[in-house]
Amino acid sequence: MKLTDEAMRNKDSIGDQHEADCGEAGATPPIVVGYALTPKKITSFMQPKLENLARSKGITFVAIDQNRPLSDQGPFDVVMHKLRGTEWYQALEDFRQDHPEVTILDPPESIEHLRNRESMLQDVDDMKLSDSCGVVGVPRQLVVTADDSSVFDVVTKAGLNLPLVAKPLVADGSQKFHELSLAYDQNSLCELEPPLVLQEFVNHGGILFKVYVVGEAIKVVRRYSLPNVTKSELSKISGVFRFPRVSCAAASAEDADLDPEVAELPPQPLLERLAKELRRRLGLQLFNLDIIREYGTRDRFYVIDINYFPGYGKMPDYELIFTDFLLSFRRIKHNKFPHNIN
Ligand SMILES: O=P(O)(O)O[C@@H]1[C@@H](OP(=O)(O)O)[C@H](OP(=O)(O)O)[C@H](O)[C@H](OP(=O)(O)O)[C@H]1OP(=O)(O)O
Ligand SMILES: Nc1ncnc2c1ncn2[C@@H]1O[C@H](COP(=O)(O)OP(=O)(O)O)[C@@H](O)[C@H]1O
Ligand SMILES: [Mg+2]
Ligand SMILES: [Mg+2]
Repeated sequence: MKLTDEAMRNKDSIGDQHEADCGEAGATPPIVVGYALTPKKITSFMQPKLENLARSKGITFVAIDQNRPLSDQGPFDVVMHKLRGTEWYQALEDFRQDHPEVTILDPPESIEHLRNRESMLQDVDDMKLSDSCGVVGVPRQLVVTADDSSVFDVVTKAGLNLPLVAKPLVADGSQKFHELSLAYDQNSLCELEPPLVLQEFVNHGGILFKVYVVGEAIKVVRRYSLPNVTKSELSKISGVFRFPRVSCAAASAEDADLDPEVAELPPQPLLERLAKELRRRLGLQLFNLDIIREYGTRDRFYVIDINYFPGYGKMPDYELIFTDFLLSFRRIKHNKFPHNIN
């Protein structure tokens, strides 16, 4: 590894700080995590409870300055990021080539895969996960582009059942990506602005499970979601209705008095298999899944959304889970001969 003079000076000062914090020179080598996040993400993620616990465990967080070469900063053991753009991705790629020993969470091309609501769910669909604990799939959906002359025809041909959730196809970093609509009849579909995904609405009793993945760890919380649409409502209502962000953090349903059949969490072994396989297929360590259970069933689940580096600050015990996760990179780094215990 090549270290510039500036990075060498940083390395010494981080080591000194860790010795001062831990009181034992060289007892546990510090681990330095560079982060490149939006101001909003820094506020929600870099909470004092995370920084304090991290410090006590020998983890130092360093804010990355996007305007300076990455190799002049750090040196880092891990780089965590949720920023987009050609320049940033190029800077990361150059850094990765110069410093293959640094873990980058996560590779840009894998993150980009989640920007598109079609490719986002492809791996879940391909997986065809089904075992004694349950079945996991994705709702039937199709992509409508500006080239499609008639949305009506496309939907009719595909035989999708109403109502349909209309979702903007590609994330552009704006709030528009989260402006979703519910379409009750086919004739109104022309009011929608492509490109978008039209996805069958699945009744799920108004509760959604947010499954946070941090490496091998998973954590599930309940959030409120859209209520069931009955057959009689469907026959009476027509039109396309925009709906607000129904399942945001403020919509926590953790303490609510819910129908136990709706509230029961998906089986842990099923979630573990799903998360493990998705980590492998997506090539990602940091994401969450929005999962719903089909109303009236015990074991039919649908993944409707996958988010890269979501709002972890709202995940219970996130500081413990994250520090353990980051420490696992230290173990890998310093345990060069894991099988040679003698
Ligand atoms: O705004 P936050 O902190 O609630 O986090 C958003 C997430 O909310 P959640 O953690 O699920 O409640 C949010 O999740 P949902 O899409 O609402 O399921 C996204 O992950 C969002 O990122 P992006 O705008 O899609 O890049 C996340 O936004 P960023 O903070 O990454 O911009
Ligand atoms: N296929 C679906 N069936 C039922 N409800 C859905 C479906 N898709 C989305 N929803 C509802 O819409 C909300 C937002 O959809 P989602 O795909 O998670 O978009 P976002 O990326 O904006 O969070 C979900 O939290 C859920 O309440
Ligand atoms: Mg979502
Ligand atoms: Mg999302």
